[in-house]
Amino acid sequence: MALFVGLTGGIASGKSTVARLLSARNIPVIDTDLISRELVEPGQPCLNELCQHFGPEILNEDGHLNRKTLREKIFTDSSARAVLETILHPQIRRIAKERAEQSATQAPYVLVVVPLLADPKVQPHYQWLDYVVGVRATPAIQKARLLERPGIDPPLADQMISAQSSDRERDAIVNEWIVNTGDLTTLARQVDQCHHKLLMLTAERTSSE
Ligand SMILES: CC(C)(COP(=O)(O)OP(=O)(O)OC[C@H]1O[C@@H](n2cnc3c(N)ncnc32)[C@H](O)[C@@H]1O)[C@@H](O)C(=O)NCCC(=O)NCCS
Ligand SMILES: Nc1ncnc2c1ncn2[C@@H]1O[C@H](COP(=O)(O)OP(=O)(O)OP(=O)(O)O)[C@@H](O)[C@H]1O
Repeated sequence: MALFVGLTGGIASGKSTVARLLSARNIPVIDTDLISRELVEPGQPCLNELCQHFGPEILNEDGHLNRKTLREKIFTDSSARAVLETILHPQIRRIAKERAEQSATQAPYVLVVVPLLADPKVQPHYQWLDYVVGVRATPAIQKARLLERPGIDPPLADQMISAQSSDRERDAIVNEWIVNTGDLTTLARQVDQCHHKLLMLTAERTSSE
């Protein structure tokens, strides 16, 4: 049986980059942020529910979610964030588990990207993960990366970083850290080391079964 490996870390720490590097090594990647995007496609029940709570101003004229408008609402108001999470998170975790189980027959391990895993409301739902890898940068690097994205100014970037758990809080659930404060070559080297360790853990698990 494949291992289920969680990948977590702060906003713009480098989770998607790590996931891409592992995907290139044929590791199946289930990304809860991508699932959340599927759930808010036009016509999806979650998008209707979000509209009922936040009003039609969260939609563009073509009926797609206006991510910038919703982003500003949820990162400046923790009660709005709680409403969003109540609507999306049960569906996200159901689909993530289903897809992880489907992929488990085809690979030594399955990577499940869960940005908010260290949140005490989120963690209990992911007890099925066998191992957790964290990616971390520094808040200054995260902020610089966020400011490169359209529609994010310095106060919003600070609010996005502080809306999440800190790396100190993540320490309690992370088995192994990837420190993404260098260049992409340094990151790729660490990801390779981590990949080999995960292959060894899978082999140990298989031989004890
Ligand atoms: C509010 C939304 C529409 C803003 O869209 P945007 O394009 O700016 O963000 P994107 O989806 O690319 O997410 C980027 C990052 O934001 C952070 N983030 C997302 N949701 C949250 C949240 N509820 N609380 C804190 N941080 C969050 C995560 O670090 C995530 O990796 C979007 O973030 C969203 O749908 N969030 C809810 C889904 C969610 O909770 N994802 C995390 C699953 S563990
Ligand atoms: N070591 C690095 N050197 C230079 N740029 C990097 C490095 N790591 C990541 N980046 C860049 O920083 C940005 C954020 O990285 P990435 O999208 O992987 O983070 P993330 O944690 O998935 O973000 P989010 O929380 O928003 O989903 C991207 O533009 C990525 O190309």
